[in-house]
Amino acid sequence: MAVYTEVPDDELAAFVARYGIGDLLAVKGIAEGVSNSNFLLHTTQAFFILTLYEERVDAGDLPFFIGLMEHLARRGLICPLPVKDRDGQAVGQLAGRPAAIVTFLDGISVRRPNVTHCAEVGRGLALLHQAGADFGMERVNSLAVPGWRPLAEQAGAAADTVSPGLGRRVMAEIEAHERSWPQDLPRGVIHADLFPNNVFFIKDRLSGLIDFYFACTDAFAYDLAICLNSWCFEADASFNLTKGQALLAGYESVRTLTPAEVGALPQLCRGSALRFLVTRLVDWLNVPPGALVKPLDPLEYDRKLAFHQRVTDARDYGLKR
Ligand SMILES: Nc1ncnc2c1ncn2[C@@H]1O[C@H](COP(=O)(O)OP(=O)(O)OP(=O)(O)O)[C@@H](O)[C@H]1O
Ligand SMILES: N[C@@H](CCO)C(=O)O
Repeated sequence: MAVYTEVPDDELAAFVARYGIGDLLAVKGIAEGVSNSNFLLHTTQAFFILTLYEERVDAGDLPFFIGLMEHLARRGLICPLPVKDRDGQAVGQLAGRPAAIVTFLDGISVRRPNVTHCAEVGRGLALLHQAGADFGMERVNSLAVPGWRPLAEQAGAAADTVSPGLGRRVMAEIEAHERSWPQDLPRGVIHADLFPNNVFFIKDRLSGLIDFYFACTDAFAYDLAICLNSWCFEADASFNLTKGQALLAGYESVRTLTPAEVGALPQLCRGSALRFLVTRLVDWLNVPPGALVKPLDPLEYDRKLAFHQRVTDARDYGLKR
């Protein structure tokens, strides 16, 4: 589920009335997602998404996220556009939480991406990197290398209840990256969570990107590594080279990787697998009692990490040079 906060009907009606988006006809809680509470609003004008930002999202970051979606939409990227209320504000308060209404995007996300989807998302990611180039704001990536050790420490000895030796494996990996993480790669706005559930398609063509709530300023190639992890592995944890080739070629059809980025790709893939391993591990070990949310499997990323540890060359991901 992802409806953590229930909204009383009268509060919702008063909130929606501030936005001049017509009268509310229907509202439905959205089950997908794990971070925020999302509702589908149907008004006399159109469909919209109402998001109540839960504890995970720092309210201080909302101007970055909202400003970024507005900027990317202005640059022609298809992403949710925040709606302004009658005072010109995109973020208000509802049921005690910061809340915003954004436009509804057509399309559906795919559970099992095919090669065409991978090519499309590679291209879409590069377009996002280009479109973000002149966005004036910056946000530090709180889940970059310095953020991994505190998460691993939070998991502590309990990591080994998930898989024997996991705590030691994670710590060794963190130490390796702390010593040698590549610096000075081309950077800018990255999505940082462009998993298949955050990309919409209509008939195999990418139709929109959502969920910008991990977006930050970091290396472009790190974002690409996140996509290789989340789009190009099969259910049995084998890497699908054809999908990797398609994703990388799709990316490079818009933006060519520099030699430094190509050289760093294996380590960036390892690091991004570790990032999702540690965040999933902490969530797995801390499911709030009675919560209806199903934690994501940390070991999926332990298996992906094991693959990356054997890789030495970006060609192993399908790069053709
Ligand atoms: N602008 C939009 N247009 C159409 N559907 C949307 C839109 N935004 C969100 N959704 C729907 O709501 C679901 C949850 O949204 P989202 O992924 O942003 O939630 P979240 O809790 O922040 O997710 P995550 O688990 O990835 O952190 C999506 O899977 C999608 O079905
Ligand atoms: N994409 C993340 C969830 C948070 O968006 C994961 O799969 O671990």
